[in-house]
Amino acid sequence: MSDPQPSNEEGTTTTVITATTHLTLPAHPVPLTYEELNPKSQPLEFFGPIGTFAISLLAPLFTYIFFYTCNDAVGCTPTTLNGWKHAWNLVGNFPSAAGYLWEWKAFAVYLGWYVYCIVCWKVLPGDEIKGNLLRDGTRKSYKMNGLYTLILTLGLSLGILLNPGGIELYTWLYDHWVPLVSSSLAMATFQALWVYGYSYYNGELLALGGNSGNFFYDFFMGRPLNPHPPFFPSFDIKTFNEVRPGMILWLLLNISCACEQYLRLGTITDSMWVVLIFEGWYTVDCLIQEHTILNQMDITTDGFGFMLSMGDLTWVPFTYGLQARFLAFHPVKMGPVYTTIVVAITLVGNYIFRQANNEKGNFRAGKNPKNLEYMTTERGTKLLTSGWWGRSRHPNYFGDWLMALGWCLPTGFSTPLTYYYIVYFVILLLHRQIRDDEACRHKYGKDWDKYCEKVPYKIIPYVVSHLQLVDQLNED
Ligand SMILES: NC(=O)C1=CN([C@@H]2O[C@H](COP(=O)(O)OP(=O)(O)OC[C@H]3O[C@@H](n4cnc5c(N)ncnc54)[C@H](OP(=O)(O)O)[C@@H]3O)[C@@H](O)[C@H]2O)C=CC1
Ligand SMILES: CC(C)=CCC[C@@H](C)[C@H]1CC=C2C3=C(CC[C@@]21C)[C@@]1(C)CC[C@H](O)C(C)(C)[C@@H]1CC3
Repeated sequence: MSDPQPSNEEGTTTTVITATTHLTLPAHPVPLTYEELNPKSQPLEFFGPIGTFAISLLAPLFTYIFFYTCNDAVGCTPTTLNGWKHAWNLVGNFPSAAGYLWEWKAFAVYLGWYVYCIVCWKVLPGDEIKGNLLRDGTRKSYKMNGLYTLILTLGLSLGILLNPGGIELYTWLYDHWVPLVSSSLAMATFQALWVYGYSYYNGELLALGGNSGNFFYDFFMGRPLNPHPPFFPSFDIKTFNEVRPGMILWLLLNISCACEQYLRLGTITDSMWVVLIFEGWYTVDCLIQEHTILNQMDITTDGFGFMLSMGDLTWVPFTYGLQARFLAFHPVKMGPVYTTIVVAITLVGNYIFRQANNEKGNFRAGKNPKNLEYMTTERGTKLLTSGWWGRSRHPNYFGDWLMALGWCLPTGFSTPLTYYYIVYFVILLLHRQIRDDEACRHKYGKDWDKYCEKVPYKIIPYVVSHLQLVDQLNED
């Protein structure tokens, strides 16, 4: 088969690009009332209000637990009772500013960082990209200049590091870990509360899954779909948070941890290099591909609430940074053989992740350079059935899992805590796969079942999932 997807709509200026259309509007749209456009939803995801309330408390709590049970004052002993007792004693009495629960200076620095990211968004050049067609028939426009923000930030960082005393200065982030966590959490909570409250007043489009009327549920899932600050409709809080202040901060925190290790050891270990380079590359890659987030469920479907504000601003930088922080005070020398194995796993993961995402990205942008096979659905959209998307229904998740493993392995085997990331990530993507499958079944109806028959493997190519086995046994 050839003839790929119809190409994207041309924009009105040379730099305007349009993301994939996910919604077909009727030829003669009937004006809908606000209530019809924003129907009430059932609070069913994440075990409803109780589940979302529990995650809202537990996720921030775990961010603190990861620090207090794993730091240079106690070691990394979350598996022993003594480790927990020691950790508990340190809450509020930590010997250095790294463990202070709150510090106004850290809050000011965090606020400065957030404002810096906004200024970069405003002043740096970037393509204007049209987002997907929304339920109300409009499209939002997004300025894509996250990569320039990253380049500028890394340039400034290099300037600091090359100056005398620069390395010591850069460890300020490592030395103020917990107050920075608290500051990001304050920002995330403020944003989630504010957008929730504001969505009742400004008549904006709501997320179909975040309008249940239950405060805890809607606060977590996100009531507004595309919130923006008053008077600044072009500043989309959700896409801005998704890849900038949190993702870039994660890379800066990793650099800070490497500086700390260098000051302690006089060198940077192979394990730290591997973590720094591969996790850093994930951020760079994500910002190179920034426009692709416009087609992801977080942007197209999910509202902006505590899940995303906390996930983007707190969870991503401070828990994804655990491996590098651990290596700063607990250096691991991997040696050439182990390094080769870890690098190989990560590179294979990265290859699958990128190939899969490129194949779909190109296809959705109207290109099919590999001439991959596809099926046409009644809805008009086409689905790839060969290449990576013919091997499993989420090959990109499989690649991401391999990379996640490659990020944890450099921390050695002295503590299970640094492997939290792979455990969390397996759960996150399994759950995401279920949500996406449901959304696709809803979107494509019988065509999705046909696709599932052609491509029965959910994430890992050629590996039948446990659930599929149960289904088969039941059928037998
Ligand atoms: N590091 C982290 O914390 C996280 C990383 N990720 C990564 O982000 C990336 C994006 O993930 P995510 O947004 O969940 O989803 P995907 O990129 O997997 O996109 C899913 C969508 O792709 C389309 N699609 C599905 N099958 C096909 C097919 N055969 N051919 C063409 N299109 C198809 C469907 O949308 P449609 O048909 O409408 O286009 C579907 O809804 C992944 O690589 C993931 O690993 C995700 C979450 C967290
Ligand atoms: C514990 C808890 C409540 C977690 C909330 C989940 C969030 C951490 C994740 C939900 C979706 C995410 C995405 C990314 C980071 C994690 C969260 C926010 C992402 C920005 C990572 C980088 C990728 O390239 C991505 C842009 C595709 C991705 C988007 C989804």
